[in-house]
Amino acid sequence: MTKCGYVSVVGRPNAGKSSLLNWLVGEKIAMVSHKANATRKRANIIVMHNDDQIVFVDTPGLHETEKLLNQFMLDEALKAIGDCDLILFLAPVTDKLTHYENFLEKNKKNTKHILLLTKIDNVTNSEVLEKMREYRKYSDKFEEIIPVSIKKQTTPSDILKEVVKYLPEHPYLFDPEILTTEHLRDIFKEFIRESIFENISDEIPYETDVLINKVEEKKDIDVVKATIIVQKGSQKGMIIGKGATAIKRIGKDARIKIEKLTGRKCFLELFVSVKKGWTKNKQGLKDLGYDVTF
Ligand SMILES: Nc1nc2c(ncn2[C@@H]2O[C@H](COP(=O)(O)OP(=O)(O)OP(=O)(O)O)[C@@H](O)[C@H]2O)c(=O)[nH]1
Repeated sequence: MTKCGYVSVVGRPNAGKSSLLNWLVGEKIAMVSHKANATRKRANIIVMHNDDQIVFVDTPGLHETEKLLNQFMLDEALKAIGDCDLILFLAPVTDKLTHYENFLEKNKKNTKHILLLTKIDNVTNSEVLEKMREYRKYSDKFEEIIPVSIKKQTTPSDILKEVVKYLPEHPYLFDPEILTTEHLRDIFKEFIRESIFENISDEIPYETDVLINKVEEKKDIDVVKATIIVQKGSQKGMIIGKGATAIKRIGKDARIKIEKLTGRKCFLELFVSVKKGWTKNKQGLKDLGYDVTF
């Protein structure tokens, strides 16, 4: 009998969740960004390990803040914790134990979890060992503690083989040929958001979102039209840039990512639109496709 189950990847913003998922999948699907809160919506990412199937649920960083959007993120993360078979809790090796302790408090259903000490390439081996010693006082809480680096020392199968140990025997939940259940549109949207994060500094990227207006598959090219939504007129100017240089760069970077994924040529047309206060407004979130249930 095969093993198959849901695994949530949780941790504070910037803990390395998206990077880990990309590394485990071996293809660029989840979004990676250098800035916090880049991962907003839940995405299922399916990874086969030998004959077993792991369905990873990408969750936003576990943290509290006042903005409605951030409240939404937290709810999503907690929802994911509720329904899964296993949690991978990512704790950057240089972090204090407080994030993990908060997580233990929130994990009311006591879902089994593996503690991954991430980014161990940033510190010495003895620092890793010291941190593992600190976590030992919670050894009755976690199934395992595994030091990990996506840059060196560990390989994806080191992690995957531990993960499947804790999954139930179950037929596949997804056709193994499909890499992600997210629609292509959602992936395009994430690519554009990622390019905004990569090209625009300051706080602006946090206050923007992307709406895919149209995806048209023509004979030898995909035509994608999308709108970047900002909160203020001044932000619109920043996104467009002097002589439209910024928006051109964003468009080019996103187009390259899309073409790499689909293996087809893409014509990407970007628009910018101002929508005041969308992060604070439930209808605004719904209009952008967030499934707001609270
Ligand atoms: N040195 C090192 N850096 C890493 C490692 N894993 C991730 N990073 C870096 O950590 C930063 C944050 O990684 P992300 O994967 O975006 O983090 P995240 O937890 O998904 O962040 P949010 O989406 O904001 O919740 C990026 O700059 C990564 O390159 C690692 O193993 N070693």
